[in-house]
Amino acid sequence: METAESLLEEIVDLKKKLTQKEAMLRKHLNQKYEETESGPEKLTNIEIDKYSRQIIMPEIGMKGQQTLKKSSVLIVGAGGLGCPSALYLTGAGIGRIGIVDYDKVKLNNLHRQLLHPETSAGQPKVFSAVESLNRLNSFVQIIPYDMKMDRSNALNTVRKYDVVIDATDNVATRYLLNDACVLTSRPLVSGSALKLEGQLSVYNYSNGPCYRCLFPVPPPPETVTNCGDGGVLGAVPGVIGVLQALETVKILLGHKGVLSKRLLLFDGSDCSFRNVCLRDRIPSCCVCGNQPSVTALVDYEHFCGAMANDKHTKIHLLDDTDRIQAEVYHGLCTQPHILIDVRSPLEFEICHLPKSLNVPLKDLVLEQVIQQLKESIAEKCSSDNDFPVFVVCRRGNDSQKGVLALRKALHGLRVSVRDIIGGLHSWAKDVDPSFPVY
Ligand SMILES: Nc1ncnc2c1ncn2[C@@H]1O[C@H](COP(=O)(O)OP(=O)(O)OP(=O)(O)O)[C@@H](O)[C@H]1O
Repeated sequence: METAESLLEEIVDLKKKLTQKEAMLRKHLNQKYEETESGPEKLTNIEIDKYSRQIIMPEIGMKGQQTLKKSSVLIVGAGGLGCPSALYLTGAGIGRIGIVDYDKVKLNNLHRQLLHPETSAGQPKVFSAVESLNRLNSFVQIIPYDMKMDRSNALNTVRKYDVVIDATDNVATRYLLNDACVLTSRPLVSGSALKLEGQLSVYNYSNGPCYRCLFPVPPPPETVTNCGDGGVLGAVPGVIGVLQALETVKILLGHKGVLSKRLLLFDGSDCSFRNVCLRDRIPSCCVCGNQPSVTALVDYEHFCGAMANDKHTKIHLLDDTDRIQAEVYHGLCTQPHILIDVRSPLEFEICHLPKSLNVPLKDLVLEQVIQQLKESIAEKCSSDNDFPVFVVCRRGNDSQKGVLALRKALHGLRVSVRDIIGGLHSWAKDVDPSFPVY
């Protein structure tokens, strides 16, 4: 009888053989391609067959397909928007596609970042993307850039491509890519998606505005939300990412009707699309205007105050003495205390620590809530010592804000308010590995 181990070995062996066959097929295709190739944009018979359903469209034709083959696109971000963009641009036969990302594939990316299979979890996103895209179309050259796009590398990278797609999730990179595109005269196809809504526009194209013409000043950090905090339904960035690919193809082919000077708003809740007219390029714009003051890339994280908003960045509002490690809380949690979880009720429903009270951060200013808390403290407090109140959140940022709000609200009471460093993530890492992480 076959054991599970021998079956597994067989699967590994089959996989190896498949990979070898795939490599042989790829070589064969490329040989054919080289044999029939006589100019950089000349299409082989295989390519003609492959792209025939778009070649027969009058809007594309042989000439258009050859133009796509000669073209290059840089996709910054291999996440929710970058994956669908890359899929359709690779399918369309763009000659060269660069993909920039510095992150690794996480399990909670997989519901929407469909270039990455489960087996890629933990791998750099760009390599996982290249592997999937190579499988899709061996005629397209996919170039990975496993790096964070910043002021030191943006200009040199952007210069190598005809069009840039912003598929990232933070304001600092939006300004960086905008300025890099203006300084190198590249169109920027910019998208965003959150929850059930998405947006799309093309900047710096055909005398249209750049991102800075519309948003000269970055939004306050606390008003910006990303998918990790606000959530997103996978198909929504799918819609926007595919439209980014469509706009890119239209730009490369010089079509009319490119989404410049307009902003597309998509609302997945009622499946509505709205086009909003945007202002023209502003002659006084500091980067694309007639007398620009920004002539080189700057420090965008500083400019946007974005560090505090970056989901990977830990904020430091409290001294370490005002905070405790998850393990220390574990040792203390059998003693009388109150633990306040300041996340939203929806997040609280995903997971929470035993006996924690859910009071969302924004509610810590409500008189009724504070009154109830004071009553609970009075009920539980039986000694003269300061009564311990602990605050927890997902990663240990909001809990610090919670501590500050509570100290103000409970001023005059004998309480000691501290938070758990690293929040529930640290609890899962240091105390209970079976605790869910999201
Ligand atoms: N400056 C940058 N350089 C390179 N890649 C970037 C940069 N800024 C953001 N990205 C990448 O853009 C992608 C955006 O993807 P997405 O909006 O789906 O979010 P995510 O970070 O993958 O997931 P989540 O927000 O749910 O944790 C991410 O893979 C991120 O690493």
